[in-house]
Amino acid sequence: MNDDTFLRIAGLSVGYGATRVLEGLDLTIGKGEFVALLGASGCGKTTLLRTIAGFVAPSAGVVAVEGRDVTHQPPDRRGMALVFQSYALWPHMTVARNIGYGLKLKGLPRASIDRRVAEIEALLGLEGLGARKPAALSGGQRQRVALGRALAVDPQILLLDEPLSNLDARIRLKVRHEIGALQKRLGITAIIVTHDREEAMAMADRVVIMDAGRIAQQGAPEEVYNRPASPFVAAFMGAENALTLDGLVSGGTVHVAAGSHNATVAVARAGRALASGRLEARFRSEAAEILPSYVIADQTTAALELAGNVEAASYLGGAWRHSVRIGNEVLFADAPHPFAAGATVRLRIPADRLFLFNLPAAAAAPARAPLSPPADLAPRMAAERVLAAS
Ligand SMILES: Nc1ncnc2c1ncn2[C@@H]1O[C@H](COP(=O)(O)OP(=O)(O)OP(=O)(O)O)[C@@H](O)[C@H]1O
Repeated sequence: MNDDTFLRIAGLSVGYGATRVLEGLDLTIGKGEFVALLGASGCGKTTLLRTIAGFVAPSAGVVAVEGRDVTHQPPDRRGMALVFQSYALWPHMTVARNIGYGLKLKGLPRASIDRRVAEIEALLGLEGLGARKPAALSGGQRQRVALGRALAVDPQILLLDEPLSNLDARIRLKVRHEIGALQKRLGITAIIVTHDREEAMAMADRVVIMDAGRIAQQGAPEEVYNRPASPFVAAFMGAENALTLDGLVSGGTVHVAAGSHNATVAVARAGRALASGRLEARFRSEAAEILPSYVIADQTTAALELAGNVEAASYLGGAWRHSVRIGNEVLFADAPHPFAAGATVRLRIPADRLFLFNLPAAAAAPARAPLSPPADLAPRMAAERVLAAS
């Protein structure tokens, strides 16, 4: 355990009956850190949060807070508070009684509860609403009451399970900034579960991307966004366009070979573990530029160029998104002006905005004529193929 570990999850395995959801998961969280668990529906993020909170018992592994093993402690002994997606407010209780509910359970005297409730109402901008019932509040206000009830008990760790998903888009943006600011102001350790990548990146110090019960990658928002470690993470972080290319790795450069629809280009390897052979290239729609086929592009920056035809365009607000057929693939690219359906175009993707990955061995079997590398690189490439296959 390193020194600044506050919450430690080690070797955590959780299942429901025969369904295995988490298998040997490890995660450490520092004091005051805000971590987002991000992943597609069913990947196990709620299960992880509920196991941390003590509502689900793991079949193996440890949950520890400040070195104290809480794995077998009931939820109310863990120093944590959970805010539910549904808010789970008591409909028959006023705002003030909802906020003070956890304190009452703890047996605090009435005067202390009233004082704390008033503090929380002021903290969350709920002054004047204490006598109302939840039904007489807006969605955003209800969400703040749920947050207030969690914070009232002064938890060491705040757990948030999709707390914004019942709010409409405009309120959602406002409340997510409020929660982010509040978390920083209070310095509380927090974990939020979300399937919304923008929400995760806007709120959290660290994003933990989950895939089928495993951690696919974790890091600062700009790290997982700009340096995805796998095709899955790249796609999840918005690089939905994928195509297969042949590449020759030479030192710090990946030489992408010319194909039936693309010209050759040199891409910086940028520390990625890549071997020569078939590559999956991924990029975001907004990374691509669309050029009419007759325009000569500025060649001062390296870019992958793909020849194709526009299939359709739709306005997203700010940009037009085009579907462009490149051979058998349809890729998406944005432009400030629409291109007509059928237009012959080139997509230009700057080399530094391409994410390259080696294809798994089975998928990497040559489907078309292999590359003809420069003579001096051929022996190295052959050696790498042997290594990759062994
Ligand atoms: N009580 C339960 N009994 C049986 N299976 C469950 C139970 N709760 C969750 N699961 C299953 O466990 C897996 C993980 O569910 P979990 O709710 O943790 O995923 P999630 O990533 O939070 O998904 P979502 O974003 O849809 O809430 C899913 O396949 C789900 O069907």
